Amino acid sequence: MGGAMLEGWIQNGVAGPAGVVIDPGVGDRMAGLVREAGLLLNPEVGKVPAPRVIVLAVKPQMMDKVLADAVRMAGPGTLILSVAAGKTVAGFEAAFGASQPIIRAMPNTPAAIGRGMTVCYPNAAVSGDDRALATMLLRAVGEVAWVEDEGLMDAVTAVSGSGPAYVFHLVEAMTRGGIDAGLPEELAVKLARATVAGAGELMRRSGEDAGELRRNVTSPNGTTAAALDVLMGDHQGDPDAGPMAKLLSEAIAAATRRSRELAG
Ligand SMILES: NC(=O)C1=CN([C@@H]2O[C@H](COP(=O)(O)OP(=O)(O)OC[C@H]3O[C@@H](n4cnc5c(N)ncnc54)[C@H](OP(=O)(O)O)[C@@H]3O)[C@@H](O)[C@H]2O)C=CC1
Ligand SMILES: O=C(O)[C@@H]1CCC=N1
Repeated sequence: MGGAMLEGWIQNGVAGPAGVVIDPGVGDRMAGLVREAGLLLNPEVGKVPAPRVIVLAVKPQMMDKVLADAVRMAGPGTLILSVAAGKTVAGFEAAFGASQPIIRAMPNTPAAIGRGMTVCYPNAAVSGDDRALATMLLRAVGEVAWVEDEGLMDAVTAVSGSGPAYVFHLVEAMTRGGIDAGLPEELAVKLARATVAGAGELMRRSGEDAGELRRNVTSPNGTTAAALDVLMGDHQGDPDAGPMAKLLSEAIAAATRRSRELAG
């Protein structure tokens, strides 16, 4: 995820020569992008002057290992911006102290192309300037929303953080369905990808309600209605109640529970 955001920042010129990237296992492609943008890659932690912001983007299970270095690197005014699923502000305050400005954020991978969705929760030490800085960084890679209740972050993670995976799985499932209905695999993949991408773009550009867009496709007693009878059961008038909605609700509940567990 850190790589996706960094790519977005490099493309937008937000990450400049004052930036430092720490990733001991950095791949060749990312190392090339980082060097091209003039950022410093893997310097000795003790030699880095206290930065204005530290973005923590390691796996939740790795967080405790990197926190000692981050604490050493941070100055009193350094904003800590974590994107780790589950990791709570209280956990970061235990490491940095409660006077450190800390934002728990949840982005998603479309940030790599400037189309991310990030939700932020600030601790009490976050100033207006810190908020503006975080908003600037995250707006450079997509949309930003703020919540004042940290309890919402687990469900946020389950909907928009993990959400791109559900959409990619929809492509996989539609591909399988196309193959089962007799399409050659290559054509099934092409149709599923183009349909999901095109439908998403139509929804974004039109700004119309998803239900209205669905109804626009559904001719009375036609092919879409036959498919929606399977996905929505008898609930075409109640999109919350059909089999697909129930399955996704269960999936999102599972992801929400896992986010809570990852707090550690
Ligand atoms: N993937 C997603 O869609 C999203 C992920 N997140 C959060 O982002 C975080 C990263 O997840 P994800 O991107 O999936 O995982 P990745 O494993 O892809 O990214 C973690 C990165 O941290 C690097 N790393 C490992 N050890 C260190 C270290 N000691 N110092 C610095 N960097 C290190 C890893 O390198 P190496 O690969 O060599 O180990 C890797 O590049 C998680 O906390 C996750 O919850 C949040 C929103 C969405
Ligand atoms: O799967 C995960 O745990 C991370 C958080 C949200 C998306 N990926």
